This record gives sequence, structure tokens and C-alpha cells, in this order.
Amino acid sequence: MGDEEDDPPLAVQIDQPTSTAPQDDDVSVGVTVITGYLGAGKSTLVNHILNSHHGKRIAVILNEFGEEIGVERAMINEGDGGALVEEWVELANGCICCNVKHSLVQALEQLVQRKERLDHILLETTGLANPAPLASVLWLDDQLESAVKLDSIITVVDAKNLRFQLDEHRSSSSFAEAYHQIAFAHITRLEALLEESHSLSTQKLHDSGVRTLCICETRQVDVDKVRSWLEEILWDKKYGMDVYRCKGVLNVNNSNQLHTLQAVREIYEIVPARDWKKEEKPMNRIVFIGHNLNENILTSSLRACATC
Ligand SMILES: Nc1nc2c(ncn2[C@@H]2O[C@H](COP(=O)(O)OP(=O)(O)OP(=O)(O)O)[C@@H](O)[C@H]2O)c(=O)[nH]1
Repeated sequence: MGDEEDDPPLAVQIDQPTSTAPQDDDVSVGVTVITGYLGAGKSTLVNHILNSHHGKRIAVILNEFGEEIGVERAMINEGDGGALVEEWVELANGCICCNVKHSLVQALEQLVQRKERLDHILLETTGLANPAPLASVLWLDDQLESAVKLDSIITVVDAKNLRFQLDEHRSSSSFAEAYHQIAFAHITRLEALLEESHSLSTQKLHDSGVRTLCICETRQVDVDKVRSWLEEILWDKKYGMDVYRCKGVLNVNNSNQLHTLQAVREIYEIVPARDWKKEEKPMNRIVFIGHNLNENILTSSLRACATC
């Protein structure tokens, strides 16, 4: 038997030009959709891209639910010497797959009007978005035509929680979202997961009973108290809430640094991220996503972590 017959067959002929190779006369701006379930690592990937030294000018479109607006952006560090973030566009009031298609088209139009200055657009979806309607917006929208092109859909998968997400939510709509995100991906990236007080309104996402809410507290908090508070909620299920995801920024006493709080199911971390910017008012702002969330309990128990 000859050497050639022993070689494994190639899934793709490597000598064939790929259809996605850029053409000289191709003036459209590539859009990479970054999707993946709650807490899979989408923002981490965006951060990594923005902070890499490739010299590209990149616009970021964040698709967040109303309650999350501002939190996500505060948590992403713009590239320093790496990518230049030309525009931040936040799409509020829902999920792209449900009702913000129009805003997405407007955001893309606004960005491509200045396309000579942009090399690429990143679109980070919410963790509960189905990327299929996005692909159709990018392929079929008449207004956008050849101004933008769908470069790729990258689905970030949390290797630790994927089985749980697919098994436990098989009968709910969040199963469908996790499944569609993987099914529509060009690239699937497996991430090993890390080990004056007021609150905003709750909102129901899709029909799955999963809710998101944001609680705020302006006074500085004691970080040890916050840790105990989170452990009671996430580990002891003290208040009977089923929290899938929790993220936010903290105003910690004896520190002039913005701290980020990240939790994916029972695993959480609180870390100093950066100095507060002059234009920012230091405060605590935490988004919870899950079932049976009780806004009053979360608000009052966070208040108890304040230092004065
Ligand atoms: N150990 C480890 N932790 C990771 C990795 N990627 C992300 N994380 C952590 O996982 C948590 C969630 O990451 P994010 O990037 O905010 O996840 P996301 O997909 O944007 O989350 P949503 O905003 O809920 O959709 C953070 O605490 C990250 O530091 C990884 O590859 N390894």
C-alpha cells in the first residue's frame, strides 16, 4: 500500500481557494458575530481581540437587554495600543432575534457610512439570542446590500457547563438558543470556565421564564460581605433563586478601582479591573439572570453589604 493511501482523507482540499478570501474590489466591511450561551466567554473574546496588537480599527456592537446596558460596556476594556474602538453601539430593548432587527440595521448603516475608517465590526449577542435571524439580516437586508458582509459566526461554548445547559434545559426555549448558537456557528470556540439604592424593573425573556434584573447601590460595599452574600445566593440557595448568570461592577470601600463581579452558576469571582474614570460615578450595578429572582430581596440584601 502506497504512502498516499495511508494518509487520512482531507476534509477540505487545501489547495482550493476559499470563497471567503478577500477580493481586491471588495469594499464591504466584514461583520463577525460572536454568540454563545450566558457566561460562555463572549466578552472575554471581544476583550482579547480589542487588546491584541493588530492595528485594526474595530467597531463593537453590543446587544444587551435593557437592564444590562452600561454594565457590559463598563466591563470591556478598550484596546490599549491594539484595536481602536471607533464606535460602541448598544442595542437595547430586547434580543436581536426578537425585536431589535431594525436597530441593528440602523447601527450597521451608521457604521458603514464611515467605513473607510473601519476594518471590521464585531457584534456580540446576548447569551439568549438565536443567531439565525442575524445571519438573514446580514445576508438579505436591501438597505445594507454589499456595504457589510457576514464574515463569520463564532460561537463560544463553555465546556464545563455545556452538558448541563443542553440537558437541563432540553424542554425550555433556552435549550433551543444554545443549540442554535452551535448549529449556526462557523467556528465554535470551547472555553474552559473559571472555576442611593434602587433597582430597575424586571423583564421576561422569551417565554422560558428566565428573567433579568439589575440592582444598584450607590454606597461603597464591603467586598467580604458581598462574597458572603453571593455565596448565600449561589451556593446555599438561601432565597430559593436559581441564578444562571450574574455580572456587574462594584464600588468597593478602601479602593479607587472599579471591581468586576462575574458569576456563572455557582462559580464566581470579584476582581479589581481598572481605576474609575473621571466621568463615571462609582456605584454598584449588578445584573442577575435566572429563575425566581426576587428583586426586593436582592436589593435589600445587597444594601446590607454597604459600609455606611
Ligand atoms: N477559566 C476560564 N474562564 C473564562 C474563560 N473565558 C471566560 N472566562 C470567565 O467566564 C466568565 C464569563 O465570561 P464573559 O466573557 O463575561 O461571558 P459572556 O459570554 O460575555 O457572558 P454573558 O454576558 O452572560 O453572555 C468571566 O468570569 C470570565 O473571566 C476561559 O477560557 N477560561
